[in-house]
Amino acid sequence: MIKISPSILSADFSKLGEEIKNIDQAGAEMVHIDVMDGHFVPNLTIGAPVIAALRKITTKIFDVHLMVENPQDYVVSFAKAGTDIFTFHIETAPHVHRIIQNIKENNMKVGIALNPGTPLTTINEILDDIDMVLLMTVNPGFGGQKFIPSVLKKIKELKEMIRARNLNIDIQVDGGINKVTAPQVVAAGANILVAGSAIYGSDNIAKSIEDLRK
Ligand SMILES: O=C(CO)[C@H](O)[C@H](O)COP(=O)(O)O
Repeated sequence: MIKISPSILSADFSKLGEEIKNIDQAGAEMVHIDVMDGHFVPNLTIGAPVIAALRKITTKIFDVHLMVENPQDYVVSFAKAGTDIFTFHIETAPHVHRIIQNIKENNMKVGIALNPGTPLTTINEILDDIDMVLLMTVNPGFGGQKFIPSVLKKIKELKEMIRARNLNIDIQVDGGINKVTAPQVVAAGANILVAGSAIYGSDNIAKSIEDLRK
């Protein structure tokens, strides 16, 4: 089954609570929360206090994507704030196995994100220990960018790695996902679609979510 995780990066931040209720009622399975530190990516967004406030609004899965240096420093505070899936970038984590253990000890699911230029070999040794791989289909930092088609081959290769090892791991994609690119990433093997502009830029949020799911 395809799951939709709307990225609130494209929501109207002046009414964030309302924007989250909208995607909740429209049938999204998750809420994708982009955390940026101005170092790993050239943009700043939100942190644990905002996530804790939003946690009161919905029971949907909080799918939190940390585009930050030193992600290990945020495990405990993000768990307390109500994070369900803690996704960090492999490019930021020399002690990746230690962070994975720490995330699990704090009762969150583990996601690992890869930039478009980062090869799958970087996660070969820890694939058995994680719940989700996030393949970025744009360079992280901003919403509204153009989908990078060369990632389709990487999605297929990851799907094959997972199948060959008989693992149960979600493949999430993020960046430039819309009605045109969604069928391509799903055909390649992705099962969780993150979308910001395609959902929040639409006049009919429920329809845009269903269009992506189809
Ligand atoms: O992680 C992100 C950017 O780093 C965003 O989630 C992503 O770009 C979604 O926005 P859009 O669907 O508009 O491309």
